[in-house]
Amino acid sequence: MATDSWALAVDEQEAAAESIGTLQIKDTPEENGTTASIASIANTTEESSTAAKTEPEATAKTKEDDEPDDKAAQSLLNKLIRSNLVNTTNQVEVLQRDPNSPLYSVKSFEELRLKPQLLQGVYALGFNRPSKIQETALPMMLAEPPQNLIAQSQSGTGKTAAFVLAMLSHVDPNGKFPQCLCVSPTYELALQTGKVIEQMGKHYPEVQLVYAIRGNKLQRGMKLQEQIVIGTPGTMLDWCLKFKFIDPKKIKVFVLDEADVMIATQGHQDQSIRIQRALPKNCQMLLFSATFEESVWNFAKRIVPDPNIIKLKREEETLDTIKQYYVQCNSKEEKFQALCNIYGAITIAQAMIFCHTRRTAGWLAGELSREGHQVALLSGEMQVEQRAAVIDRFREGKEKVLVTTNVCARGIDVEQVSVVINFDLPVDKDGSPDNETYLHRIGRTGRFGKRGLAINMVDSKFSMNVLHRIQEHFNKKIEKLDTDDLDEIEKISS
Ligand SMILES: Nc1ncnc2c1ncn2[C@@H]1O[C@H](COP(=O)(O)OP(=O)(O)OP(=O)(O)O)[C@@H](O)[C@H]1O
Repeated sequence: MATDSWALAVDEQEAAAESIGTLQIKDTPEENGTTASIASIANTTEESSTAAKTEPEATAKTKEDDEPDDKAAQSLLNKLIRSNLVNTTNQVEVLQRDPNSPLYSVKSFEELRLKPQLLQGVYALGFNRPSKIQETALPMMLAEPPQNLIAQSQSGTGKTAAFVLAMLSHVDPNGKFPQCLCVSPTYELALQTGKVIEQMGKHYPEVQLVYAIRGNKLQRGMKLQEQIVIGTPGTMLDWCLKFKFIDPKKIKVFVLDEADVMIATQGHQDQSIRIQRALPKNCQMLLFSATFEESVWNFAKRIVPDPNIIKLKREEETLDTIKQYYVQCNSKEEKFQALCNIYGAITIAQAMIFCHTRRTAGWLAGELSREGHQVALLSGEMQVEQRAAVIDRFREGKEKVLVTTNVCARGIDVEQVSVVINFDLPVDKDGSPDNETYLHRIGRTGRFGKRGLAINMVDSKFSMNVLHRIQEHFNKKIEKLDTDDLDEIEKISS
């Protein structure tokens, strides 16, 4: 299967998934086959496997970093490994379409006057109170007349749960036709969101859900009876305009999820805009994104007329509580030896080790396990579900060392890790220091401001230069560590 085009890969997967029929809200969502479907198609989210082999290590990022599928795979991985809300103490920023209308925010789900079946669904999911973004977004989304919304906050802050609740609230259960459309960038992400709809709507069986994904073939001429349709833009567009399974003029709520991932995929942007144009003027338009760069913003403005805008800043990471060291070596073998010396001198509960290429990561993981370490390896060859399983095991402490490339680990927070080792320093495509990745690898947010230890391995003039520039950028001294001196190593752990 082609891995260089996410769009092509999705088309192929969707075509292959003939077995998925109309999925409906059930009491036991696990039994409807969605999980199996995800597992069987996950290997298309891989990084390019050839790039890493040909480029010199620690000079430039490999092509795999730029693959458009990376964002979709990362997003799916985040969803698979997340069991909790990401809490943040930052305030939400709100820009209202009508600044004179009062701004409501709620501190409890009861205040929203949800249908009892939905409140039951919310509590069954274990939600006690709205998350930060939900406090402001939910009253806006549930207001009458409906208000349009563009919302941005990092992954895991409760966006999906918010729009799912809004869709379920706006549905008229007696109307047996599609009333809400939700567009997701990929097949797998659509299935994940579908699961949340199924769970939250568990006590509301009159409302039904159908997946607009290519493997789900419907008979020509049929009209859908399900009130909520979730799917990828291509199939959704066909179902609306080509096959007319859906009458777009009857849609009350249109949700565009993961806009930043969406625009990274060729064709999705245009398809989404074409769906949006077929909807009635008074349809509520909701758009969500984890990031908000210029391109996302331009897209958002085309999809959502007269929007209210909610933004929640990411919790800032800092290096203030981190002790940073570097070790000077001449080769990767020497770096490995230095690592062994560190392990011999101090007790490291759990460590994450970052390598530049998956080849180095594989080699290092092998060497470390030969030394008797319990090592987990996160590698680009793995399916997304396998990666999620590796991270879960590491989080549970089943392995003590996680060796990974940056592509695999981007965006993943393992809070209990106190030692981070940059076996290779992070650099961007041009070989310049990647300060943002450095900060994200070793930094801590204020709330989890535990002390940490970062050890950087330097093996050439080039990497020494990268180290100096990182040091200058953060204006924080990175101390030299002599790994042949046991006493000195012991000191760093105190
Ligand atoms: N009010 C809440 N209380 C407790 N847990 C919640 C609440 N809202 C959502 N969650 C849980 O927090 C996790 C993240 O929520 P959700 O998936 O809605 O976030 P998100 O911002 O959409 O993330 P992503 O962009 O990755 O989809 C999920 O496990 C979800 O069940």
